[in-house]
Amino acid sequence: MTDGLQIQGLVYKKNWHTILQDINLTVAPGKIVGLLGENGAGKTTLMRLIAGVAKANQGQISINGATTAATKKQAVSFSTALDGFPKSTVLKKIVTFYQTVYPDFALDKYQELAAFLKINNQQKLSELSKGMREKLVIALTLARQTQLYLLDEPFSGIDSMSRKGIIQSIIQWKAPTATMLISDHYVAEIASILDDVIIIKDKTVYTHQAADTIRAEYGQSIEAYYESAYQEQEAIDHDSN
Ligand SMILES: Nc1ncnc2c1ncn2[C@@H]1O[C@H](COP(=O)(O)OP(=O)(O)OP(=O)(O)O)[C@@H](O)[C@H]1O
Repeated sequence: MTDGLQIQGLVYKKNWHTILQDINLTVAPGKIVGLLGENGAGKTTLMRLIAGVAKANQGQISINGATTAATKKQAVSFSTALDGFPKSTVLKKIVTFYQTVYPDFALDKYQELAAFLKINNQQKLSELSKGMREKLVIALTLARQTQLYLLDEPFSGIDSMSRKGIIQSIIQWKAPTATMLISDHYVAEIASILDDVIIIKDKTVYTHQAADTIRAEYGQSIEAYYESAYQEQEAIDHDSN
């Protein structure tokens, strides 16, 4: 069995347009990985492909050796928009649904997360602010006991104080061997917890580096490294005009 996340030769097209091409990645077990890229780069699409929600036109994805849709579903916990639930659904009903659908859902872990995030399970979905809804998504996603967590822009509506607290606590909410991919535009804020950084640009993996390598070898913060990856292209475009 191959451990961690392995992606080989992944191609995804939508309506004849290539969204992602030639994606090759190997992420070792236990890593917290920042998936970075500008709007429309393809971060959500890549997560949907890894989770098996979207189907690739070409290529292979393996999560701890799981390659079929059914086995991958058990191996990955993907943050959800909760759009399938009626607005009037009380949160405790959603928790019950998760317990039923996912045998790996740990109620005690959910309750611990819900207490930390100040989630009131008696409330209805419609009563939640954007930030509270995101907190609920984080709690539901991390309460599953899986080998891979995919968090797609989990903090965009969460106030900065809560965000800092969640980011610093996230490491304790996953098993040491579990891998976590986080897409986020608050690069500076998540930088301190990242082991690896993946930048998606020009429809593919522009770079995959260890965070320590970026700091030591390139002498840059993660944020500066990320920005320079995009500014490089702007400089080339500017010169060729
Ligand atoms: N259903 C769809 N039909 C056609 N094109 C789509 C569809 N969904 C996404 N795309 C395109 O795929 C590309 C990647 O989108 P994606 O949502 O994965 O980007 P992203 O990096 O997550 O962006 P953001 O940071 O804005 O969330 C974009 O060009 C987008 O327009």
